[in-house]
Amino acid sequence: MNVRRIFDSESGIHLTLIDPDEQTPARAGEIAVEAMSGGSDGIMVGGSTVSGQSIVDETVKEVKEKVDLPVILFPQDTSGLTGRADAVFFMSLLNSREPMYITGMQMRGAPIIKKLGLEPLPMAYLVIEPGGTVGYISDSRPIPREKPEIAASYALAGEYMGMDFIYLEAGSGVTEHVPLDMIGAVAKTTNSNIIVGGGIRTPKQAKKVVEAGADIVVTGSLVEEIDDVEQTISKLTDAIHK
Ligand SMILES: CC(C)=CCC/C(C)=C/CC/C(C)=C/CC/C(C)=C/COP(=O)(O)OP(=O)(O)O
Ligand SMILES: O=P(O)(O)OC[C@@H](O)CO
Ligand SMILES: [Mg+2]
Repeated sequence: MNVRRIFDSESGIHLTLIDPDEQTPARAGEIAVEAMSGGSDGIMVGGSTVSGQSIVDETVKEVKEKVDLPVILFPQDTSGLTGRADAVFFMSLLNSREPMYITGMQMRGAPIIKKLGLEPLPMAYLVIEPGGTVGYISDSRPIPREKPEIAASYALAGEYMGMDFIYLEAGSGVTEHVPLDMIGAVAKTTNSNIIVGGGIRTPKQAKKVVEAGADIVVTGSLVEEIDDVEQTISKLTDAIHK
């Protein structure tokens, strides 16, 4: 499976983020099945505070057994890696103050990723205000919401460094997603694929985020909070699929 090719050829993509710490691997498998029926294009697995490699491994195993969607790891460190997935967001958190999140984890993770045979998807990860748990944990300096030009400059820097994906992250579960004018400024500036996540919960929000210029929309918390995953994801993907 060549994950990058799928993303390059489509727009209005939806990814469902599963946090391995939030449910059992069996439930994660069920969520993946419903997300696929609801039209989600892929499953991301990761969390900013994952409690060990085995839970990641078991979660991905369960998901891969149940669905035929690309599974992309979203690792907080090397314990978020397992060869059972298809690909990994090989990310550098460009606005972190902690070198470990800019190049350190990448140095440690690269040989493991090679050995596991995972497809690396080079990504600039940018934390936008408020930034949530991930902003705190990664010691980021979240980009001010009213400064779209700073996000655009970081995105272009990421593109020039060879990153095919730019992830604008407001933080998991926040009340306000990344501002639309910031997404627009980034879209105007970079040719890389733009991923937007954090605080997106309604079809209307997802649609506006895509109209503003996002190529890929991520929702995570949503599936942790509801029972009718299929119906909820289905409304969301209907709103963004072209
Ligand atoms: C390349 C390798 C091996 C690692 C990259 C390491 C980096 C740069 C990590 C960035 C910072 C970080 C802690 C990312 C974790 C992934 C993430 C943001 C998950 C979001 O998880 P949620 O589960 O939605 O959030 P909560 O933890 O708040 O529930
Ligand atoms: O949990 P939500 O708010 O959907 O955020 C998803 C993702 O951007 C978090 O890394
Ligand atoms: Mg979580």
